[in-house]
Amino acid sequence: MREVKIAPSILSADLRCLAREVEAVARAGADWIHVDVMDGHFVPNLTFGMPIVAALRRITSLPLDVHLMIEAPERYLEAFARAGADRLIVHVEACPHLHRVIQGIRGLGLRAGVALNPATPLSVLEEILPDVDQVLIMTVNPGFGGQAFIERMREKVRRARRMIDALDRPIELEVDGGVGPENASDLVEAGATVLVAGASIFEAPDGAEAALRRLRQAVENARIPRFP
Ligand SMILES: O=C(CO)[C@H](O)[C@H](O)COP(=O)(O)O
Ligand SMILES: [Fe+2]
Repeated sequence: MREVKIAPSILSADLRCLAREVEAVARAGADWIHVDVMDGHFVPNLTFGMPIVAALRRITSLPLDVHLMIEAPERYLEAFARAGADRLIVHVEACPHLHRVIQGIRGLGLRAGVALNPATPLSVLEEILPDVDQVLIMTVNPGFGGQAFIERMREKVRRARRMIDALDRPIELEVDGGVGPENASDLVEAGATVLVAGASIFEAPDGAEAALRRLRQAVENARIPRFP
């Protein structure tokens, strides 16, 4: 049975009390913390950098899943590693020398992931899949939290799962954008092993802990094929 991880995205957390927000989701059973780094070039928004990753590192022992929505990410790999990132995800659209970047991340001792925008075909994975630890399928256009899930991405996740299963090594399949209790079971059944959720957790009217437990329940309700 595949193990499914829930990764709350701090993009939607109340930054006035980030430590408390992270503690709440950790208490409710979060597996990873997802950090959205945006540069105002690759995506039309600016968010966090290394200092926030370093601060998170001091307040949690959960793995930090750092999603780099930046141009030329190779400039910052070492700095994010030093700040305490565990997993670094780069966009294929931002990396003409993707293999070199992935090798760079793994050379730093971190897990390396590749992210694909909704309009980027899965065929770009063909030559890089054997070298990555993680594939992130964007299920909204990157740049902002709280957007609506693009329904067609469910089928893309299913196809990505088939590509991964054809290889002989464990690769996480992460979905990011518009994920909540209403679509989590379907996504897990389609083959996702990591669910990123920002607004559905941190903006839930009954609080982040209750929201995370709802999401976990939805994951548990999924009918995951036993093999593989
Ligand atoms: O990468 C992202 C946006 O580019 C975020 O991780 C994603 O949007 C999560 O937020 P939400 O669950 O609110 O959609
Ligand atoms: Fe993200």
